[in-house]
Amino acid sequence: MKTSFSTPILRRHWVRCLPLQNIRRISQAAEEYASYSHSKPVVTFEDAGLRPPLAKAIYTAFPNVKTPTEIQSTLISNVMKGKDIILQDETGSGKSFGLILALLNKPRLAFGSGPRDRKAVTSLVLVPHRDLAFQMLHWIELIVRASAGTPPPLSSIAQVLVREGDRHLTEGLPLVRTHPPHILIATPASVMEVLREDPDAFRLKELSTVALDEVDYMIETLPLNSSNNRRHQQKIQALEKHPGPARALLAEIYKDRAKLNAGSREVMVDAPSHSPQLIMSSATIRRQLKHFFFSEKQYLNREVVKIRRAVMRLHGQNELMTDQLAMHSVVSHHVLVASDDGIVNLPSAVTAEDQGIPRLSFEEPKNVEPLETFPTLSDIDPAVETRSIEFSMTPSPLNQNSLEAVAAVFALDVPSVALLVIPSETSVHRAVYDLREMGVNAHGMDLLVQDRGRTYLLKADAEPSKTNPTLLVCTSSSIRGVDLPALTHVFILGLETLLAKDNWTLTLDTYIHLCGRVGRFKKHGKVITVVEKKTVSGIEKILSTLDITPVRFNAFG
Ligand SMILES: Nc1ncnc2c1ncn2[C@@H]1O[C@H](COP(=O)(O)OP(=O)(O)OP(=O)(O)O)[C@@H](O)[C@H]1O
Repeated sequence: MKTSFSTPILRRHWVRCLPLQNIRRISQAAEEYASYSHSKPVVTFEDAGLRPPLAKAIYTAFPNVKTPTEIQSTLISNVMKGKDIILQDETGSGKSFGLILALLNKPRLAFGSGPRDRKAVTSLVLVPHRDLAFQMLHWIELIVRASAGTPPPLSSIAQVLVREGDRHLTEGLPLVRTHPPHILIATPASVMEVLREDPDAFRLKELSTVALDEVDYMIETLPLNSSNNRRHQQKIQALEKHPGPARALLAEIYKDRAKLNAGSREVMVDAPSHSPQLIMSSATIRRQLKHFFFSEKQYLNREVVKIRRAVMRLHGQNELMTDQLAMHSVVSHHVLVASDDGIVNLPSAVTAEDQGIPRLSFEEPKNVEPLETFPTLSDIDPAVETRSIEFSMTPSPLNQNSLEAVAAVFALDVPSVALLVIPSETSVHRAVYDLREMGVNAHGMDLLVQDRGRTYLLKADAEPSKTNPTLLVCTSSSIRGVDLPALTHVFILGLETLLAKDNWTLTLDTYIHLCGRVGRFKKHGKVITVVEKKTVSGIEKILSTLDITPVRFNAFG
């Protein structure tokens, strides 16, 4: 039965070489710095170009989403035109959400005609880690469920391909192969692994769109201003030798396009055929990344559409400039120094009143849920008991003074959900165990992989129970891009490992993205960095570069 949600089907008769005009069409749009000047003001998603049934389902699924932002409407119209796009806006401004809506709106690809037609994956969305993949799937699930008529199965619209605990990646493969989804959300490593095992799992060349969300996190690039330095040269060689899965995947998908862009299109009559629309998105897209896409690899040319707003203009260590819009004014930054002597504020911190910051007030949670809707730790991970015994017998590698500072602020200040970010190489299980021993209701981010956890944490219109606030623990490598609507506080531990010595912009970008988990869509938030005495200068340098004045926590000296 045809439902009002089902995507229209674009039939493509597969030919090895499309005519040259089609090749041109792929990258034809004149370079367009989004001016947002629409002939008719965009007030609805329908005006922006979404099909009415899809727009209706969005309004039903997300009551807080009423109109598209300017960025989103520009994105949607350019996605529909098939243009390559660079999308850059501050964290929490709706880039990933807008991207998913635009891709849902694309016509579904099918090859051949009649009963023998074969559906194909229309869009491949590449994300840096599984939690972001599940978040996107959750958004799509809500929209599909809210669609009129009999909603199509979620798996026909979207599937996720990521590593998930002990489950072997190829377990999800038969479904991708026999019932390709409209949108496949995956990490680059998973795609590479799956295609190594089964090159026909899905056909990269048939994709209509490849979107890289948090692109700068997936593609490592080096600063451009130290190219003569010997160490830098060694790093370039190392990157060429071990390019990482995202680079390797792009090389596979876009090898023909790179040749095409490098040569003259006019003379390449036998030019290779199709290459998917390429979209990349992040709050922090540096010059070095653009250099990679344009000059080094020739994946993009000057015809790409750049959609940008409120972007940090950081061009390298010597020419740092900040754009005050890039760090949210609705976020206050706090630094606590934890040691055996106790917990104190950074000496340079000012009071909120001195800084002219209005007292941050967090809305009372609506729709308080019964506690039992929250999965318990052992529901999620049956190994928790065994690990607890092991942890109780071994000293913790984590700095207990810092954890105690987190526990104290959590108890004093957090209304419902806070996030604790620990360094990538640190055990989340251990941190959860230590915090629970301190009486904190701590959970690992594994919650997002569970249906119940997702429903609970990713709700846009309801906030989890205030009676038992939750501290989610994750590492800095698994939090990029994640949107937790009820989140009010971000704690950062282990800053010294974030201070990339010879890549200062990387340090700043990491801090910007961690802070960007709060202050989303103009909601208030606090970032509390807990440091040891030896790291005080590191956080001071980050804050002064970003033109941020730290604010005192009145409870501490
Ligand atoms: N048009 C809209 N109206 C209201 N809320 C919106 C709209 N678009 C997105 N949102 C909400 O804004 C939040 C942030 O969205 P999203 O994760 O897409 O931001 P982002 O720009 O990708 O952030 P990051 O750079 O951190 O990845 C989500 O909770 C989403 O529901």
